[in-house]
Amino acid sequence: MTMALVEIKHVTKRYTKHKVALDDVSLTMEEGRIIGLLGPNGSGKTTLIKLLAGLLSANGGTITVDGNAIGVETKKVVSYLPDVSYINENQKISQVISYFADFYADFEPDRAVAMLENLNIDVNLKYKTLSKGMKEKVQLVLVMSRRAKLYLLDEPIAGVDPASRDYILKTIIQNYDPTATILMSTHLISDIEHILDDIIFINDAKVGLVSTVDDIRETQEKSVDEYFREVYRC
Ligand SMILES: Nc1ncnc2c1ncn2[C@@H]1O[C@H](COP(=O)(O)OP(=O)(O)OP(=O)(O)O)[C@@H](O)[C@H]1O
Repeated sequence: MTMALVEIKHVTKRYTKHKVALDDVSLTMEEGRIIGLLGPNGSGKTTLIKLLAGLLSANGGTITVDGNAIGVETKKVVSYLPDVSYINENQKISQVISYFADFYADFEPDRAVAMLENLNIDVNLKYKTLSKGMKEKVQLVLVMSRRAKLYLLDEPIAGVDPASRDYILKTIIQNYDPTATILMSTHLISDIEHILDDIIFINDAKVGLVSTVDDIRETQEKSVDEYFREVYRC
């Protein structure tokens, strides 16, 4: 039986008096799902991810991950890829790996090294000498090398060249624990939809649609990408 890993109930997030980024959002995410978080620019995707990562607090409502309110316990089981880099540029990749191993009890350095090898990235390179796309790959590998229950990936492959996107996604999927859940925000729906189980669509701070990818394909007789281009023009 699948279990709810994430429960979001009536969450509102305001940045200012007049700027509501999430408006009375309620969602449930189950274990073992790969979920696409879709929506136009400014709809609230990053805000939702940051609330789950514990970087922002909600103005109202409740969020639990694995039965705990967001805090120290949830941070132990959540692995977060932000939309901006946070890595010390002067370190070699191998040093960044050691840093992660010291910092996170659930980080598996061997898994990171194997994935990077698979992606033809030499761990002896200095991080600052990598191209933008290579840096994205390294960050994604690091985040996915934790044994987390929930992975939060904010635009994970936006800078990766189209030919490598599928390869990196497959590398990640093959290496992660299938009982964990991945929530990833993306505008690259057509590149990612084949690995997704579910989609959550946010529009103008509200949940517009929650569905399995199969349901969209069956009921609409279209790909998720075609459906969203048509209905929401994003
Ligand atoms: N620090 C902030 N202060 C004020 N408003 C903010 C702040 N961060 C985000 N917002 C606003 O909140 C809304 C939601 O932003 P958010 O970054 O969550 O959107 P998004 O769906 O991730 O967008 P994108 O697809 O462009 O990354 C936007 O209107 C944005 O301008």
